Amino acid sequence: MSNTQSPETPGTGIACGTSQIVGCRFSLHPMSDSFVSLINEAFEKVDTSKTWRFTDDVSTLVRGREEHVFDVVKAMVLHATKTGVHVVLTATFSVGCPGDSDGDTFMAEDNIRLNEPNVKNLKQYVSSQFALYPMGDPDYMETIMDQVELAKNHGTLNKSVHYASGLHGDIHDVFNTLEDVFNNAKKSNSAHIVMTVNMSINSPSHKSEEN
Ligand SMILES: Cc1ncc(C[n+]2csc(CCO)c2C)c(N)n1
Repeated sequence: MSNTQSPETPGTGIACGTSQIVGCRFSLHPMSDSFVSLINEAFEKVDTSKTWRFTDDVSTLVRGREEHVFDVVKAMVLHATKTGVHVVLTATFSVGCPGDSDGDTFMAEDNIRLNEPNVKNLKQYVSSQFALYPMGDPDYMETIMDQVELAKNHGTLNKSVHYASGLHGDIHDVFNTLEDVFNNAKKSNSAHIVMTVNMSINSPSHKSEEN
């Protein structure tokens, strides 16, 4: 069943925002004394104009069409990591959050990604773990396992660990996988999908896997 028209989160009586606006709250943690300039310079290079954005001392929230949210987060990671600095990304993606209507006007943007042309040729090995939380779906385990199977088909699935599944490889392949599993999970009975991602880039632990 598609959830796009659902008037409430099933069984809760809580009204849902009807828009399919996607949000991502993320933090970049560069393991360098220059972390302030690395984060600020990444923001200068990334075009966030097709998203609603707010940055504070802990994290940044971007909201808008799914493709622009993923485009901004991937570009931020690539600009911060092309320096070779070890960077960790923590991110929570959400769609269908009840009452989530701030920034709805950004849903009228077209689907042309603003940052992809600037980052598509940048190569970067990443190792990550993601977890899906299909809220309010009694069959949530099935929904999760379907997405793990999808990740396997992308060729990016690494080992499964408690509470998460590992994805690794080229950053573009890993972000394509994350976007695909997030979109596919929306087709489940859950009206509100949450996905957490932890990503490690340029880690000294990766030396044997990057080539
Ligand atoms: C994506 C992202 N957004 C905000 C922060 C929080 N933060 C930590 S240092 C710094 C620059 C100086 O203000 C900022 C904004 C983060 N770590 N990553």
